[in-house]
Amino acid sequence: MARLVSSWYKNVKNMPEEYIFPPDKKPGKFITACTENNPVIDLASLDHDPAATIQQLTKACQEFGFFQVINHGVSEIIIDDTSNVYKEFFDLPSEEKAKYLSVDPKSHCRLYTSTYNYATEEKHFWRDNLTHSCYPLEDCMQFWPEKPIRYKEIVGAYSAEVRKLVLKILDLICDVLGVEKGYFSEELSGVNLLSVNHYPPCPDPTSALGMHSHCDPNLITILHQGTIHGLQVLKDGQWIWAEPLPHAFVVILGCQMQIISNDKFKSAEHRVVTNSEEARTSLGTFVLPSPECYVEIAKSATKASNPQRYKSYRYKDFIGTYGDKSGNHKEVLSSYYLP
Ligand SMILES: O=C(O)CCC(=O)C(=O)O
Ligand SMILES: [Fe+2]
Repeated sequence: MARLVSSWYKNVKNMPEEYIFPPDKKPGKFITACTENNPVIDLASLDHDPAATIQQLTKACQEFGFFQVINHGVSEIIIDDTSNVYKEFFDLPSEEKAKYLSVDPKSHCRLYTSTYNYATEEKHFWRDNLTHSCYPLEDCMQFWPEKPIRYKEIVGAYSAEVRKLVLKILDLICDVLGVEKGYFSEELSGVNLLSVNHYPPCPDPTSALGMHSHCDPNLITILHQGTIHGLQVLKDGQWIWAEPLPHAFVVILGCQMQIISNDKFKSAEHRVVTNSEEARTSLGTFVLPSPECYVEIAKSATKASNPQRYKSYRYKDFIGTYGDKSGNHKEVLSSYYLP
């Protein structure tokens, strides 16, 4: 099993060759990205100007494929406590973290470095990841790490609050899409995974990547990224920063949202760059359909001038295709296009 970057990075001064990406993939000077205004949705404004908020959200879903939310109702104390628990987790001695090492995507709690394909991939990503289910809590908490000792209490509280936010955001998207509220709240969002990425300081951020350019295969991702730059989104052919806003959540539309909306919305293509100063830890809640869930385009998203573009499928088949095509989202989406 490959060793976690968080366990050895302090002992290296120069970039190991296996982390140096070729010129066409490495961030190089684009490490600085562009500071284009990010769409920021103030959920408090829903009370006094819902129409304007829905309009902002519509533009964000159509043009950016992501947005940030503020005044979202998740307690800042719980967010800070959770971030601290994960800092402590990745600082635990290697022997403690070794208990959770696994590259089996079926394992209930898996800690790994780079990707599940570490053994066969040409280059590695400068990240460690811990993933486990976070909904329903009573079914999954037994599989969570035992250390730090506050883990279950804090991460449990965080997961419960984020699930409420997930449902709130999905219901707002229902308004944008013209479907009834609750459309996404059962099987289409039946699985929630907490996926925590930890990117230790990196000796050469221009050569390395925390994560390659990708679209999330799921429905939506609700990400807390803290205060350190790292996440970039491709907008009109340019990398822009998802600006770290204190205590905000970044909401990334996944491939399922693009398909269900019949391409009205776009799924944001994004990547993560590293920095040499500080470790960055992002808390991602991946919201995805249950494996057997049948995914189809919302009726409200089709009309005579814009007929149904994709075939319907079971989510588990989509994920199989995503894996077979190594996450190349353009190829994956086009394999579901109707002729
Ligand atoms: O760490 C981040 O900011 C984003 C991570 C991400 O894109 C992912 O886990 O799919
Ligand atoms: Fe992602």
